[in-house]
Amino acid sequence: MNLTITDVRLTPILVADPPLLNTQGVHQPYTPRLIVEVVTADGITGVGETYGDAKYLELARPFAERLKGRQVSDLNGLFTVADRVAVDASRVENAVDVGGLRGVQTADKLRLSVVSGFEVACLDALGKALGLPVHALLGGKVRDAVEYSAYLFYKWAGHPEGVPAEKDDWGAAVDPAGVVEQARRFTERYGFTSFKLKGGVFPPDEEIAAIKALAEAFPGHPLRLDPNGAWSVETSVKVAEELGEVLEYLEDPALGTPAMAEVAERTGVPLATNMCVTTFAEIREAFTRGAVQVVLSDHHYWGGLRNTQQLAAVCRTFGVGVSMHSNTHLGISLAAMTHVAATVPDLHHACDSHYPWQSEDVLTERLTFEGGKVAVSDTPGLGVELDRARLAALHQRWLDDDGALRDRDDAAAMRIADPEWVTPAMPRW
Ligand SMILES: O=C([O-])C(=O)C[C@H](O)[C@@H](O)C(=O)[O-]
Ligand SMILES: [Mg+2]
Repeated sequence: MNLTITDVRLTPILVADPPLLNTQGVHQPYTPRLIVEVVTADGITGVGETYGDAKYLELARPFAERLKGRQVSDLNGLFTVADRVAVDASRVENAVDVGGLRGVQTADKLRLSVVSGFEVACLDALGKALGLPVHALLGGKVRDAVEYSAYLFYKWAGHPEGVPAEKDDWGAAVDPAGVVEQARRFTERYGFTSFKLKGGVFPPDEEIAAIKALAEAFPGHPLRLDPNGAWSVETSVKVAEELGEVLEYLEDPALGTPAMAEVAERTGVPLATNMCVTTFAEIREAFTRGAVQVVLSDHHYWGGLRNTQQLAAVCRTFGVGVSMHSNTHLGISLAAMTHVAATVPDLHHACDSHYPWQSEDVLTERLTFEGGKVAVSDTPGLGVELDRARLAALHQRWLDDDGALRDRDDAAAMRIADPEWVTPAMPRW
């Protein structure tokens, strides 16, 4: 068996995305992703997926060049290779990721976001070569299916008039009734039993009303609300008082560890985060101050599946829960998330996934949710197969774009509907 990497292919693509609202603005009609392929001397191809914006592409290219001749089994070596790839200082000047939706932006976090796509591709290739599923390479699954939650968004029925976009059949959701209707569709289509609402879009009272409407429509089901840090401590405390009884947890109500610690102390409502703890360096302060009770890992920016397992171990040590965050992603990443989640013993919360919002994929067969769960594949590697024609078509869309969509910009998308829109100063309420 020859595990030497002889070729690496990087394919940036644009995938359709519905008009989902968040505190920064609205999703653009197409969003970038990067598909990574590593090919071994034996002709085995492994696939991975990560963010596709320019700042990731410009690291992925020199990184890929350095992989040829290395072994797909040398996963630790990926981090050494990444350390040698220079990050342009201007990329980390603003110090926040995606307008602030994913916490700090550091050179290391950028590197890790690239490493993760390659790590998954190497694990896929290694698993195929050895005849083992990725979860076996990670130590073995402790469950046969991984539970996901319905990721509810306020949304418009369609992207603004005249903007080239794919249509979706979810309809609008801009009030409590619309949110409950969307939740019903999620349960009908996928069987989800827990619900997360992306908040920070409307004044808190409207979002409180939406959660109360969900609690009434789905009594006893786990509910979460995530305004991406859009509230002050006082507002967060007020929302926690109103919703404490029905929430499984409140996600990133306020920005930063000190504010989160104060909300946690004053309310006792469990707080989850994918914003104030997004790197290992942020763990110590957040955990010792009791600022978060659940860390939402994201293998893309934590540096891959094995780093996610390490994060889970640190969380376990501190008695902090762990679950998973999600941004727009395709089936390769859902498969990767499912493999690693299957190996984490104390996963007590359903994971987030944007996948139901993605009508397009690069796989021959989409992954499916049964009863809100994705079955853990025992097929060698990730258990997915690339559809080359789809990949080429979505890459062509990326090639045809004039650059406007190659970097995610939710505020720019909002300005098309509302020319006066500026990224809101935080806290917004
Ligand atoms: O849980 C979260 O904070 C997210 O998923 C952040 C994302 O960027 C989400 O807000 C989105 O895609 O609009
Ligand atoms: Mg969040």
